[in-house]
Amino acid sequence: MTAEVFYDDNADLSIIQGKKVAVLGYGSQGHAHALSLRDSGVDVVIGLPEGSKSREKAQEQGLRVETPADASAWADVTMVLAPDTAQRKLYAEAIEPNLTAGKALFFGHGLNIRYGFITPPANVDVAMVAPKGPGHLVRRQYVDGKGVPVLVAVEQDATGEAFPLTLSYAKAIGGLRAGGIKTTFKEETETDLFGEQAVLCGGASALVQTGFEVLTEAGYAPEIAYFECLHELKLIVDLMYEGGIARMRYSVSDTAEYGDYSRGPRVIDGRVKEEMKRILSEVQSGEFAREWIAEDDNGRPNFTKWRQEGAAHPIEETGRKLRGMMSWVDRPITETA
Ligand SMILES: NC(=O)C1=CN([C@@H]2O[C@H](COP(=O)(O)OP(=O)(O)OC[C@H]3O[C@@H](n4cnc5c(N)ncnc54)[C@H](OP(=O)(O)O)[C@@H]3O)[C@@H](O)[C@H]2O)C=CC1
Ligand SMILES: CC[C@](O)(C(C)=O)C(=O)O
Ligand SMILES: [Mg+2]
Ligand SMILES: [Mg+2]
Repeated sequence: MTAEVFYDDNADLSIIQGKKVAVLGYGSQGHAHALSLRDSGVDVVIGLPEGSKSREKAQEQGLRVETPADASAWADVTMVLAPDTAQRKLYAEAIEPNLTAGKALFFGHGLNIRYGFITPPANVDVAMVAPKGPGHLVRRQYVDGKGVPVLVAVEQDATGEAFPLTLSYAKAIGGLRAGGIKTTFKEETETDLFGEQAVLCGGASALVQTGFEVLTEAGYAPEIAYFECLHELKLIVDLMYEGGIARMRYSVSDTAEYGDYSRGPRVIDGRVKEEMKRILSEVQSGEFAREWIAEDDNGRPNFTKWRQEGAAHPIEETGRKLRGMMSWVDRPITETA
């Protein structure tokens, strides 16, 4: 089935400009949505718990900060951009008591709705604007006059106006400059979780680290292994981004292209595909979501251990040293793009 794609001309910015919007959370996505909404002429308030370390950042950037409950009580539209693991409690304590009929509850990712951790009342709109990119780049692209594509979905249309409102919000954060694809909470959640686990974050990190390990364990210089397996990957992916895999293959040597066809499928082989299918099944059944919420409820023991191990991988030290010599590479990820 062909996806329906919406661009700036298909959305009316004045709809969201006429609403009071609470953005709960001021991290990667929260700061990007809030600053771009504000720059698009929308009345925005940030909702953060007392003592949150994000409060100072939001205030420094000229935004009004309230508690999540006060921000939700004030708002017509509440966008939930707290961590997925915090949303269940945040909803029960601060949002639900203030979610009166006709208001709208927005999400940047569908996990809590898809797996039933949050069930809003029937008399409110429930919708999603989910950027297909990291929040810091969502803001950077908006500032640069570009945009990161978004997925837009309406789970519940109590007012009959939920979809135009969703498109209007998506336009205000720059998403419709690149395109907004209409989808469902189910499709966004399942494809997003699969993509980040198997390809974008999990698959890519494991591929890079393993390539680096194979070269350094064979005695090659870590600096060469870093350039070969990590730094140059961005340049290769840039070509795919601009013109597809065919454009990348046009630009690399015939030798590289022959190695690509003859060796690539030996690395990403049938076993890898079978494992990807198992990962997708765990996403679809809710097994992954239940495991992750339980890990968080339990104080994140595995997450913390794996984060420490990842940060201690030799590729990180090599990269830090080399990036220090490339002023244009280590562009800091800041809250102002
Ligand atoms: N990261 C990304 O680029 C993407 C994220 N998403 C989705 O966006 C949502 C937000 O993720 P992300 O931006 O990564 O989150 P981050 O971890 O970057 O930021 C979370 C923010 O929420 C605040 N926070 C923590 N607890 C609460 C609470 N109880 N009430 C209100 N605010 C709270 C944090 O404050 P403090 O400083 O105190 O910790 C921080 O400001 C998730 O649903 C995620 O799946 C979707 C697309 C991409
Ligand atoms: C790829 C990871 C992501 O899904 C994203 C930036 O789109 C996330 O959850 O952060
Ligand atoms: Mg994503
Ligand atoms: Mg995600």
